Amino acid sequence: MSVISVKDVWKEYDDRVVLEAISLEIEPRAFVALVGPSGCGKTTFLRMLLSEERPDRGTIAIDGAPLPDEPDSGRGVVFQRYSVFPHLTVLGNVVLGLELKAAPLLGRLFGGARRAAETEAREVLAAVGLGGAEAKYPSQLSGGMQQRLALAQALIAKPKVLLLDEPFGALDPGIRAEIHLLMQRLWHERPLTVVMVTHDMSEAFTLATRVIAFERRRNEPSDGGRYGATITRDIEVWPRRIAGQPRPSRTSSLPGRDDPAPLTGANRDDPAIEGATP
Ligand SMILES: Nc1ncnc2c1ncn2[C@@H]1O[C@H](COP(=O)(O)OP(=O)(O)OP(=O)(O)O)[C@@H](O)[C@H]1O
Repeated sequence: MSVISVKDVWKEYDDRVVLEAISLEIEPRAFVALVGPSGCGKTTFLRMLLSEERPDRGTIAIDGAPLPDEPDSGRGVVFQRYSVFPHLTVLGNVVLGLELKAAPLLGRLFGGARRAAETEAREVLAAVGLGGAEAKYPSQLSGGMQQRLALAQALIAKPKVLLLDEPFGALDPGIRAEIHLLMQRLWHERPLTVVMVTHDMSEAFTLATRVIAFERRRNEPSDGGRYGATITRDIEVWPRRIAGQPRPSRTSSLPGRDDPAPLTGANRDDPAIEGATP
């Protein structure tokens, strides 16, 4: 059964169709990259998966059940910036996630429960490469370290689905490559299904099992916002990546460098994704 099942979803803002007829099944442990031109509705789609927005039409289900009305711990999220709390230490930022889950009203844990939360938080911080930085404040961290902290914040709640909105978009290329390796490891080691929005085709094909392109089929000023973006390509990355089975690292799996990606579903009749071939 799909973890995420999207059926004929439409979204409008101010009588302008942003997304139309989006249907998508995401299998357990997939790593899906969403790509497409700026403003085509990728973040809006991700926010619907998070329950921060609702579709105007259509349905979204998680594990066969309708999406909860509010964001919950089953779905973690990392944005490009500003998701960490500047007044809390690194450890405090991660423990807070457990505190809010266990004590939503007070947002505080005490005694043994607090110590257990700190132990768990230290483990997650070590897993994202922030062991030793627990007492620092976010302003003392580099951009890459802040995004590692944002990942730790999301992972501490043990989400089944991890939603990433351009999480590495603001990082320098070297730091980005390092965090890509971390992201691959986290995906292999933890029971995560990942949906990541990115502008970067190379990032999409480096990390994902499947690359999905959103695009408006028509985009004329005279259309008056009657046409939204929809899924125009759905590419299974080849050679296939399987969660839990890392293969020897390679620099990239861009089509053209490896065997061509087999076409599936929506893209069967479409030409290859523009810009995907180096
Ligand atoms: N809350 C909102 N109210 C009104 N319009 C919105 C709202 N959120 C998004 N939009 C509009 O919906 C369209 C899609 O925005 P969205 O941020 O989802 O696109 P995107 O593909 O993620 O863009 P980018 O790649 O530039 O981040 C844009 O025209 C945006 O202005």
